Amino acid sequence: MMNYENRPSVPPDPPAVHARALTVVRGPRTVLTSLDFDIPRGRITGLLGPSGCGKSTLMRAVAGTQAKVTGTLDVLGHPAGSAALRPRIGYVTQAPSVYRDLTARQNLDYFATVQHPALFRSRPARREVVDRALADVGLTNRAETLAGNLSGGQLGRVSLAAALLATPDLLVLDEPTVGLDPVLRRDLWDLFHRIAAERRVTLLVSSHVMDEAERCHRLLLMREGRIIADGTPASLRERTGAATVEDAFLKIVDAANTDTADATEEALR
Ligand SMILES: Nc1ncnc2c1ncn2[C@@H]1O[C@H](COP(=O)(O)OP(=O)(O)OP(=O)(O)O)[C@@H](O)[C@H]1O
Repeated sequence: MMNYENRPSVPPDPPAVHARALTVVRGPRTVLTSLDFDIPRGRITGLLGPSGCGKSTLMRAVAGTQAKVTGTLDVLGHPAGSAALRPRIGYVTQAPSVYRDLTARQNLDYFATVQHPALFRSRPARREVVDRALADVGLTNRAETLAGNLSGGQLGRVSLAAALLATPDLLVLDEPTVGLDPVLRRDLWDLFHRIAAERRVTLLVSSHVMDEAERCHRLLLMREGRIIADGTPASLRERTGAATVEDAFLKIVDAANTDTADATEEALR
């Protein structure tokens, strides 16, 4: 019989993202304050918190587009922003970057040509990858529509399709489901799970909608530029005795406020 106890231990994969004392200053403000976290590979990590808490800033730092970042921030084994990371990260911002005078297909054909010239040199190779990306995001029947005539949610999905062209190792998606109806939201989350499971892609997905938390493998809960909790949805619910992640978040916020009030009272004594 196989003795699993004596199998040589396999070292765990290094995290996709490793941050220590990560701090970001924007204008006169420190918007991320000394964050410590790891993002595991091949999993979906949700970045949740209220509007303005710093989710986009954290994603920009991971994608390497944020200035004034201090502390340690390693992405796929390289310092964030390294040139070597460029082809390995798909980053989709909240503002879709799509040419409105081109069709959805022409946009993707263009991005495949300019962003991955070595990968998709031949027209048939581009056609295949563009067809797959359009199908991934449920836009096959809108392929020949001018982007200017697509809805906001459809434009966002063209941007997402562009990020999926070259099968990145890390996908950073800033609020990808904003403005989508429940069916499309569910379909996109199914796609994220397929990408993580079948293509071994790591996903970092932000949302301020707490019901999306349950769809993530792990969560980073943020508030006012700090990470206030880090764990699986189940572990956060168990730890706080809450029925939902939203209630867990509220309990953690209340506990943090009480701690701060206690510390302030203590200091004033
Ligand atoms: N260019 C800037 N200069 C100074 N402060 C900024 C700048 N851009 C953003 N901020 C501030 O940084 C903080 C974090 O912003 P960020 O966009 O990262 O939050 P967020 O959690 O992504 O919000 P939302 O969910 O609304 O997109 C906010 O308080 C915002 O006002």
